[in-house]
Amino acid sequence: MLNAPVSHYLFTAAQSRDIDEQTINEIGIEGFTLMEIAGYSASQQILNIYPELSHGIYLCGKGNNAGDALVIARYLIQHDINASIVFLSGMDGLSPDTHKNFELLKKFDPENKISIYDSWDDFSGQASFDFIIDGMLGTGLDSNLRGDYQKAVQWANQQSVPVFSIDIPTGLHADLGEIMGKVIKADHTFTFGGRKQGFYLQDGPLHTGQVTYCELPFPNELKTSCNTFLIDESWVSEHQSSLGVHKYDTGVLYIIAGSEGLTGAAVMAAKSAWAEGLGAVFLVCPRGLLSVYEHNLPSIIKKPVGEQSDTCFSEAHLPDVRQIVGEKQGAVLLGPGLGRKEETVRFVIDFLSQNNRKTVIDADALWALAQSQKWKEFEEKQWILTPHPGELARLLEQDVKKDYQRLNLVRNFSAEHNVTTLSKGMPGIVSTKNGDSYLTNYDTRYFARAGSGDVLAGKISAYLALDYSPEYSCAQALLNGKKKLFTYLDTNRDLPEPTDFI
Ligand SMILES: NC(=O)C1=CN([C@@H]2O[C@H](COP(=O)(O)OP(=O)(O)OC[C@H]3O[C@@H](n4cnc5c(N)ncnc54)[C@H](O)[C@@H]3O)[C@@H](O)[C@H]2O)[C@H](O)CC1
Ligand SMILES: [K+]
Repeated sequence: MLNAPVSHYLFTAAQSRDIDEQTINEIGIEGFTLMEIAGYSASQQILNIYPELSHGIYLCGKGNNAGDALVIARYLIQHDINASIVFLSGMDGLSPDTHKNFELLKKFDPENKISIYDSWDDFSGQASFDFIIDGMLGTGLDSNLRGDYQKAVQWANQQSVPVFSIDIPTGLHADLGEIMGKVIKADHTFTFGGRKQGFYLQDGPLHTGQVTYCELPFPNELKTSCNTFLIDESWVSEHQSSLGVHKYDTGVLYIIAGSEGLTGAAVMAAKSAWAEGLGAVFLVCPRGLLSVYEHNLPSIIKKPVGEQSDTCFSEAHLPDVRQIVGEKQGAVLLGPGLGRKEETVRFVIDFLSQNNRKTVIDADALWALAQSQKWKEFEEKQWILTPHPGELARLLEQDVKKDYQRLNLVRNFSAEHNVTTLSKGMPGIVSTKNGDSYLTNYDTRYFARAGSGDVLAGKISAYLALDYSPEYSCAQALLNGKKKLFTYLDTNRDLPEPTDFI
């Protein structure tokens, strides 16, 4: 199981507002108190990251997002950091807590460290400042940015000082990650009570800068509606490979892969799985390809099926393949380089119709699934499907253009068909049978490339063979790929080869 800490829960705007409201109305912690904690914790983060600041521009709307910004200003002026406060919607309609904080702030300013502007026009690009606080809009954004908000965003994005967004970069849709007319490009986003899912979808990753989660006193019981989580290395701990007594105790994997012209895919997947320290990896292959594997895969046990003339899988191989896979407890990887011949498609579907093994279904096996609806009726499905964008579109029988749409479709698909799905893309999305989804914070489209996908499938199935849960197996394989990708990019300018991921 994967148990994300609350710091990695991803909320929609509606969920955030609900939790806010329930904490205020049912638990009895006042909104003013929440605002104080939010603003205080962001102010301390800012002082830590940039200890030398001297003058900030505070771009404020009229909602509670602006109130958070005013609390920050109050703490920072105590550190001799001046403030220019620009109210884009004027000072009259401020929300009650924001108004209260505005009054408080003025009392903290006997030395006139604060300048106040009651409209965008009133503020004429200040003399000198060294940071910008974006307190214009948070979860209250309800449409494309209006009027002066657009101008302020455009101006802020042209300044060469750090921009700190309060809760959400103004103009970013908290659920969809889409740009609402214009959006702040933040260097840091301090997000309160929970990360917002839009940070990791569509345009989100390019606009949040570094995201810092700031805790608010929301009871965890109020967060149980959350079903989207961020995968990262801070909490998905690397698996410990415990070497068993007998080699077959430490994970057995059967790989059913390869066809003439596509043996490389089988080789990559097998090497990748073997590198994770499994007890045994068996490569089931058409007999005509055996010599290729004898040459390339010395550590892997080959299990040829069929005749010397066979170079792809067909129904004729089913009895032998079933018998081989039935010999020892283990997982199955089905797909890399199988090819798309009709007899191979039939082989895949028939194999899956009577297969009770935990199985990763990748590449050409996904092609086979998309050719036939039969699999939807199969009862025993301990499957992980690993589609890249093209494969996903074929499985769903529709084009998927937006990340938010992809998140929902993959979530529903996985629940409806009782499978785990890893949808490659930016972000990678892992959805489980019970409707939970996990997003990566890095681009996994690289794994859609030939070769890299085979390596990823090898890793996922290796972890599955080591008896980890399907979602953990996917998350760990993705993080493993991320680590290797970033290590590689640290020292190289070009993109890594698939072998660099093994
Ligand atoms: N409620 C709490 O106790 C806490 C809230 N926190 C912070 O508050 C914001 C959410 O505040 P809210 O007042 O609901 O909304 P906003 O400040 O985002 O703004 C609403 C305000 O803006 C107008 N508006 C909406 N869309 C647009 C637009 N496209 N263009 C211009 N103006 C727009 C709308 O009419 C409203 O008047 C949350 O994000 C937190 O930052 C704290 O975290 C503490 C607890
Ligand atoms: K904001």
